[in-house]
Amino acid sequence: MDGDESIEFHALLKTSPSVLNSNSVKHYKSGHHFESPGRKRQRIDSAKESHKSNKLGRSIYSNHSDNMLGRLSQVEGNQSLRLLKLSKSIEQKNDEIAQLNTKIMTLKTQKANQEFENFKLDDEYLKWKESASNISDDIDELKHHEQESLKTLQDKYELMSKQLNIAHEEKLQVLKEQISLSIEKVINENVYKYQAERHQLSEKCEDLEKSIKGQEQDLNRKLIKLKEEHNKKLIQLSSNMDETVVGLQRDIETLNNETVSKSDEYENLTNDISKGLYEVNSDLNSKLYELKSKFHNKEMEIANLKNKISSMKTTSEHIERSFEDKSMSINDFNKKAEMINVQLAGQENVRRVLHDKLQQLKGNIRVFCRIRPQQMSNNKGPDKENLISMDFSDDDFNDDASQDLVISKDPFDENTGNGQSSYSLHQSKKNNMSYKFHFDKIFSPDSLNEDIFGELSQLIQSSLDGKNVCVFAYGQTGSGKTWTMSHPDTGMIPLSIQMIFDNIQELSLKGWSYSVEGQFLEIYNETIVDLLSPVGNSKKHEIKHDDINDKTSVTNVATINVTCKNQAKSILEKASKNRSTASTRSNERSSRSHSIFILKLLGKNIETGETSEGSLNLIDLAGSERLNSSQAKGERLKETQAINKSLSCLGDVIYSLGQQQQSGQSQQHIPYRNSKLTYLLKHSLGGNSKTLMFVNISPLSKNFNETVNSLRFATKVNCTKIGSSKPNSR
Ligand SMILES: Nc1ncnc2c1ncn2[C@@H]1O[C@H](COP(=O)(O)OP(=O)(O)OP(=O)(O)O)[C@@H](O)[C@H]1O
Repeated sequence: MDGDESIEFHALLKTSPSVLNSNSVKHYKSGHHFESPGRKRQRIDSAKESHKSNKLGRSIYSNHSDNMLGRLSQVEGNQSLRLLKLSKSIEQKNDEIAQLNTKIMTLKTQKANQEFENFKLDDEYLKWKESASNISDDIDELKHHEQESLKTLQDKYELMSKQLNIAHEEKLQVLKEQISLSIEKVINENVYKYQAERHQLSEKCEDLEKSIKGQEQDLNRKLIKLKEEHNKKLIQLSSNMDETVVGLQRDIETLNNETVSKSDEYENLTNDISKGLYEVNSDLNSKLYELKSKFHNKEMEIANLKNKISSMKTTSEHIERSFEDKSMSINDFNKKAEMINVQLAGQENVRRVLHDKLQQLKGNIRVFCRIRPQQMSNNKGPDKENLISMDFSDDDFNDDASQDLVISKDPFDENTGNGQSSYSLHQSKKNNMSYKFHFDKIFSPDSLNEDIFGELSQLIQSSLDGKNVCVFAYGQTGSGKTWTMSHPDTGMIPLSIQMIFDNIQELSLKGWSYSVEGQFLEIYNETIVDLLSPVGNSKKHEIKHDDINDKTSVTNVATINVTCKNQAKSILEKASKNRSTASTRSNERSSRSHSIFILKLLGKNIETGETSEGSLNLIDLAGSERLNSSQAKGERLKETQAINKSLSCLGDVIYSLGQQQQSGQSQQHIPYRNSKLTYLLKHSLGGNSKTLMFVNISPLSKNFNETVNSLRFATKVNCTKIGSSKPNSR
């Protein structure tokens, strides 16, 4: 910056911030003062004019004036050239930003697709795994069942065949014995009978032979007698003899016939015995046949079972093969999943870098203005108080994406004091005093906490990526700071915790695991109070800094391990209970102290071994209204001084950090030690940090001056830009 320009720039700074209309603020931010060519021309013309008029009266200085003019036109030429160069480089930067945005969109889409693919793969992998485990269970069960049934069948078969063999042998033996006994018996009986009959018959035959012999002898004697009687009766006798012989022959025949019939009887008896034997035999044979057919059936059953077992074996082999195929494809899936996890980890790093670049483009310090709605009293509708006229629109963005807020008020309104301010810019037609400010975003009274969190959420992501993030709520008492930060359901604290746990779950798919530690502190009268320790804990709390690792700790402070998103409510309740029991003026106490909710986010990636340490500090500042110290006494005076000091120190620290960044002198002194608040936040503000300040303002005319003061403070912060932040990762 040339000497002349520097003088002009400081002159501009000395004028009030309200004079810093959008153009002037932009000049301030970029660290250079650019004058439009038209305005420059005008200035040179007026210089020339004054030069001319002087020339008339003071011709003695004419040569000197010519030199001046020459130098002026040279400066003008240089300035135009530099302007041209700068506008070109701005265009280039804009193009680069547009390209980066397109890349970000493409990467986001790729990331979403990749995440969807991962989800599908995971799902498939789980299904395969489940079916594989079901199949292996089935196989085990079938094998077990097969072995059991085989064993049972074999046992049964062996037992049955043994039993059958034994029974068969026994029956056969018994039958054989019975048959042989009965055969022997029958034979013996018949033989005995036959022998007896034969004996009788032979006795009869002998008797008959004897009688025949006797008769023959008688006959012979008779014959002799007859012969002796001779021939007289020979013919008669011979005929008688013939008759007797015939009769005798008949008797012999009869005897022979009897012998034949007895023989027949014997034969019949033998036949009967053989018949009985045959029947017993056939009976035994049919039983044997029956047993054989049963045995055959059992053999068939065993063959069927063997078939079943072999088909089961084939099925189990088939299942084993398909199981092997499936485990191979599961291995493939696992390998793919591993590759995808590695890719995801890479993409996550790219996303982190791009997210950080985007946040840097948006500015590492952002200031949002939130206008509180007009309060309702007893549900009767809005208070009928005078309202500040506030003029802004959602789509009224400046070149740097900021929004302008113009507030105005009738200067004769008795509540506003004299309505004068160094920010005064416009004198409106209605004779109203107007003040113009610009912020990164302005939230209307209709905005919900959820809308506001939409903007904050990007910084929550940064804290998970390893950045230090500070979110302040600044404003006068009753302007809506606590509503914004600590509303039990929709405040920034509960919504941040919810988002952190949602994101932790998503990041776990990319190998990241996190532990979340919470602390809740209060700074009252420059003294630290632990809002999560039981009441009555009188231990002193000291702030300790580890400047090598950029870490801060506070002694004797309770640290809660936050494990789920529902914990926010209980933490807030505990803090608010401790806060109210710590003071009899509980409502006032919350307005007169700063509350600081600190979350430390420690992440580790099991796939890549990376670690990250980020912190999120959500700070509800004490009411910023200016109390006249001379009017306050005692405790109230002490409180007022402490608040004024710490808030102005906060502004100074942020301002000095901005100056340090602009000058590039890292050794520049930053007055962290001037207040407990800034000393506590030493490592959470500055280069390695992202800061968001909500300036909460009241819409009521009676608060006009406080509103202007708050907006001035916020403007001072907004004019500070802290440079690139590197994540706390190793
Ligand atoms: N956006 C909003 N919507 C509805 N009511 C709100 C909103 N903001 C603030 N209020 C109401 O306004 C009142 C003051 O708000 P709040 O307590 O948050 O202010 P504060 O700035 O935190 O005050 P203090 O400095 O005393 O803590 C409360 O009754 C709150 O319910």
